[in-house]
Amino acid sequence: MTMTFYKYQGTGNDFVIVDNRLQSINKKDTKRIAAICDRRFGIGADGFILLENDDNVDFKMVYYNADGNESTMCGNGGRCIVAFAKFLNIIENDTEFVAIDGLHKAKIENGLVHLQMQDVSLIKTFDNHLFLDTGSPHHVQMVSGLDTLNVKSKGSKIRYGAPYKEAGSNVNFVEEISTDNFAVRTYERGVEDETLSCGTGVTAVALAMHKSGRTQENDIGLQTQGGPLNVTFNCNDTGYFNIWLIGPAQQVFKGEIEW
Ligand SMILES: N[C@H](CCC[C@H](N)C(=O)O)C(=O)O
Repeated sequence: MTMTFYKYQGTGNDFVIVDNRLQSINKKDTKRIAAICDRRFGIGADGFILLENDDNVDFKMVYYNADGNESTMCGNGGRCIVAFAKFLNIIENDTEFVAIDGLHKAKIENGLVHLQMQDVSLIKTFDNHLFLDTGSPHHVQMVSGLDTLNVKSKGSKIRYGAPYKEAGSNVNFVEEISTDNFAVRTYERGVEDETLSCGTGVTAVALAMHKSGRTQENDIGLQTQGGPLNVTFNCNDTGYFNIWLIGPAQQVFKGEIEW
């Protein structure tokens, strides 16, 4: 079967996206999904995303990591699927869709995609890191010398080590630029490498910086290898809410491949 796909990237986090409203894709074929994401033998991507119909909202997002396994929420992928839904004329500039972690509002404004993330009530603080789930699990750790850090080596040790082990966590290394601006490099679970940015990751970093008192701001700039992202939020004594991940999402090319 010939499958039409669209290659998208959001600040360098890249995805193969397929319109699966006719349910033509065999979602159990994880080997095939991994092969499509392979950077040498396939199209190459950090993740594989299906857009599907939903009875209650504009569409459903199904996300797979590059290892072929269905995974938890992808923030950059969420921004890209909103751009894809507009390209398909499923939506105008405002939408509500469903993903594995629930409902998400989104809007396209001034060429940027604004994606609302789930509320976060629990942020665990440890001696040298914080842990929180922003739709995907994230370990957040301050470092110095971020530019020269071996993210893959250091990140995989944390991702596979205790307490995360096989289930794992994504790992974000952070350096403060100013009180409302942070540089972030992320090791992504399921890609098992550094990605150029991670949407749920920079969201976790913004909230962790506020929780740990490194910022009092609620509109945070995150500088990633793939470009700038913004996270805005409100908070009260029950936690963080009205959380928005804001950044660009581009279609790079369209193609066909035998599925
Ligand atoms: N690798 C992540 C999912 C994708 C997250 C990332 N691509 C994002 O933009 O949030 C995990 O398995 O938890």
